[in-house]
Amino acid sequence: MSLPPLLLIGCGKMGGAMLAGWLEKGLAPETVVVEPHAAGVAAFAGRVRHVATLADIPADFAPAAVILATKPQEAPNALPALAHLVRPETVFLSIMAGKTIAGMRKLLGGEANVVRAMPNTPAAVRLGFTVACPGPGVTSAQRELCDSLLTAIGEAAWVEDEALIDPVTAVSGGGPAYVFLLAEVMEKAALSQGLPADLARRMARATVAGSGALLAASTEDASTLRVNVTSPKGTTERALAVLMRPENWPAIMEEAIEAATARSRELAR
Ligand SMILES: NC(=O)C1=CN([C@@H]2O[C@H](COP(=O)(O)OP(=O)(O)OC[C@H]3O[C@@H](n4cnc5c(N)ncnc54)[C@H](OP(=O)(O)O)[C@@H]3O)[C@@H](O)[C@H]2O)C=CC1
Ligand SMILES: O=C(O)[C@@H]1CCC=N1
Repeated sequence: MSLPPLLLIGCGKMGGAMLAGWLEKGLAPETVVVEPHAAGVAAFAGRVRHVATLADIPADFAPAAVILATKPQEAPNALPALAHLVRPETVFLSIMAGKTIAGMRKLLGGEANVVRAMPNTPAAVRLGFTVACPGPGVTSAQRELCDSLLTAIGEAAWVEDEALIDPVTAVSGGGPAYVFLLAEVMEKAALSQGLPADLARRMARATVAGSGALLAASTEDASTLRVNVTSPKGTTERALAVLMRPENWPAIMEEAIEAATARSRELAR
């Protein structure tokens, strides 16, 4: 597969992870990356064109897709500066949390074809999960192009109801952070039980990574994999009796996801 020239706005943690995946698939070298920090694009030197500001985008550049990967708070500054790129042949693929298709079309100044998507950082190892929603006017070819871009960094799913992107943001967008937090707190608990620091760190990392790999490789439900660890009257049963108390993990995860969904809705403004 080879990908057409793109315009990537923002090459930070998420933009950089996506760009690495696209380059692996064979990205047109005419691709332009707008990123104020040279360090963010250093790894891609010579493989894409780098400019520091939106004003430096070559005037005659007509990318097939513009990827909006700045922070949501930057949208009111950045999008109006991209209005000259709005044309039926160009699709705008946004990964900005909270920013709605209608809001982005307004900032872009009209009839922009916008896809709103929410990836996650496992994209850095091509194991991302993205959910995307097409806006008005997006053609099937543009949807296919966006799908190629998103499947280059992992799995992709599409929804027609844009409102679903807010809970998606809370679950799979931010989800890797919750899993990394699990590794952090397991490491801390291991230290509390007297395990040496280097062993505690290795155990926590390997246990989270190994469990993720097993989940990915297995056709079993997560609950079955959990039960497989839980010997009757054994040690795991004791731990899960604490974690699975309704007011513990089940309630805490509900509350956390609800808070993140609400924040995604707030960011629309
Ligand atoms: N990180 C994640 O896990 C995920 C993030 N997202 C979304 O992706 C977007 C980017 O997040 P993330 O990569 O974490 O953020 P980063 O801050 O790492 O990356 C954004 C980059 O864009 C730069 N930038 C700021 N203004 C402009 C501009 N006008 N033109 C071009 N570049 C600009 C930023 O510079 P400076 O720092 O100086 O502002 C920064 O280097 C956000 O909207 C976020 O909601 C979506 C899914 C997951
Ligand atoms: O925290 C955030 O707002 C972004 C969106 C999902 C992951 N990171």
